[in-house]
Amino acid sequence: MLVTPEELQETLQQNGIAVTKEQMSQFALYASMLQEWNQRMNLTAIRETAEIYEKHFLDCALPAFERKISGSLCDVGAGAGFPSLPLKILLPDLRVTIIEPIGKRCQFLRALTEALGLSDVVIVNARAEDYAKEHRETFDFVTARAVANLRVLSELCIPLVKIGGVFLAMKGSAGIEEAKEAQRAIALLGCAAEAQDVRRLGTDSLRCNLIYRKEKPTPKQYPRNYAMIKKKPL
Ligand SMILES: C[S@@+](CC[C@H](N)C(=O)[O-])C[C@H]1O[C@@H](n2cnc3c(N)ncnc32)[C@H](O)[C@@H]1O
Repeated sequence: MLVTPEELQETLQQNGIAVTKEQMSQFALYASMLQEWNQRMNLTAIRETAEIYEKHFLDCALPAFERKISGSLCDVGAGAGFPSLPLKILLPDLRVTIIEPIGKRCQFLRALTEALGLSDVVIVNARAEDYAKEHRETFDFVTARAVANLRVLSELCIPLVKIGGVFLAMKGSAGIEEAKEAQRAIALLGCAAEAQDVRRLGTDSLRCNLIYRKEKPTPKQYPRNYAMIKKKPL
């Protein structure tokens, strides 16, 4: 299944996401800029328009089918803006921060957000582990798609999530297995599994979005830090 702009609009509307003509024009401009810039730099292996609508735009919108996404969202390793910028087009009030270490991709993202007229989008040319040193527990949502194995990804993303916030890892068919392997590491980082949204996108690709919620740390989870806090003289 490849998706036309009309099919994208229809699927979004069937899933409770209203889309205006203006938002559809933003998607059209996004697709054409992606294709144009992709001739000069390596942004994506997905080049055909119908594939871009299916594997980038529709795929990135899927998390919003299942839950309300609002407040601040940090997209770790967004590349050409996925999943955060399709979400931002659909949810204009979302405050987006993109962390992307490749300078040329940041150049594209800056040109794209300006052309789309998107406000409240901050693009940071850095690695997530460096950015996290100064921005711990800052965001309501932290997302990542196709960046790293879940274990590594958890270490990059979870420090950025607010207590009570959500870590959303967008995975393919390997997601369920990765979730089992990373379960303990994720718990040690303070997150509890909340849901696994599994969907078939098109005929062959299985999408598995893993959702974790960051909990208030307990003395049991952080015994060493807790002991230090308790011993600190007043
Ligand atoms: C395969 S691309 C995926 C891009 C996009 N998320 C998508 O789904 O199309 C992986 C991206 O992660 C970025 N990346 C790799 N390591 C990173 C790190 N430590 N912190 C932030 N981004 C990272 C890369 O620069 C690259 O743009």
